[in-house]
Amino acid sequence: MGRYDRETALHAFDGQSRVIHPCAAQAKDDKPDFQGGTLRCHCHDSPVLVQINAQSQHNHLCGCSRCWKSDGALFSQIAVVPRNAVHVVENADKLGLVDPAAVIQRYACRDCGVHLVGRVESKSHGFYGLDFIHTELSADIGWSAPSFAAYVSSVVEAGFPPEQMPHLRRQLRALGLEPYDCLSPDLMDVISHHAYVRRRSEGERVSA
Ligand SMILES: N[C@@H](CCC(=O)N[C@@H](CSCO)C(=O)NCC(=O)O)C(=O)O
Repeated sequence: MGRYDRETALHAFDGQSRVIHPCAAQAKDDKPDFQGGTLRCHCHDSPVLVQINAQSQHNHLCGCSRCWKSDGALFSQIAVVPRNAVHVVENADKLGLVDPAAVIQRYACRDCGVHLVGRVESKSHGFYGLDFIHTELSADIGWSAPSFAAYVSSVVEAGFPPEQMPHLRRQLRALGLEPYDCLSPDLMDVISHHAYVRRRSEGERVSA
């Protein structure tokens, strides 16, 4: 996986998939019977290791400013797994909470800055029970491949030129990654249905 300077990549965007994400154009090697693997931060010495005992779900690229991105990439690559499938097995003491106010409680290695796990702690959120992970941190082969691109317009918040957005969206579609400016319709439906059930349970009279 190549490494490159993020600022240079932003300014020199030419639609190459490596700028979108280093893994975006790689072979899709999902294995139906894949049972998970180990995530490793970028530290050479004493890396944080996280064992994931499940296949990843809803793997996608994310353009938002909060998700961890590898150097030079416009997008992060992020997926969810059940929280009970996530076990920090080595150097847990190096993990720190990035933003205690965020819905997704992201834990990063204090030394290299890589995000290892993002946990949804709010029981009222549609994603409660799920942890966010970056499968690119694993050398294991068989994780589900990214299937869409989320928060695409958010890259403009990070300095991406708005006039290049049509080109960027074309490039994402060419990679088979439908671009959305929030999450995919399926995931937005999950969040919305959860909100409906919660509002009804709180006695609110809501109807479509
Ligand atoms: N424009 C904002 C968007 C931030 C945002 O809402 N990010 C999503 C990313 S989830 C993974 O795809 C989100 O749900 N965030 C919740 C949280 O971060 O706690 C920006 O770019 O910052």
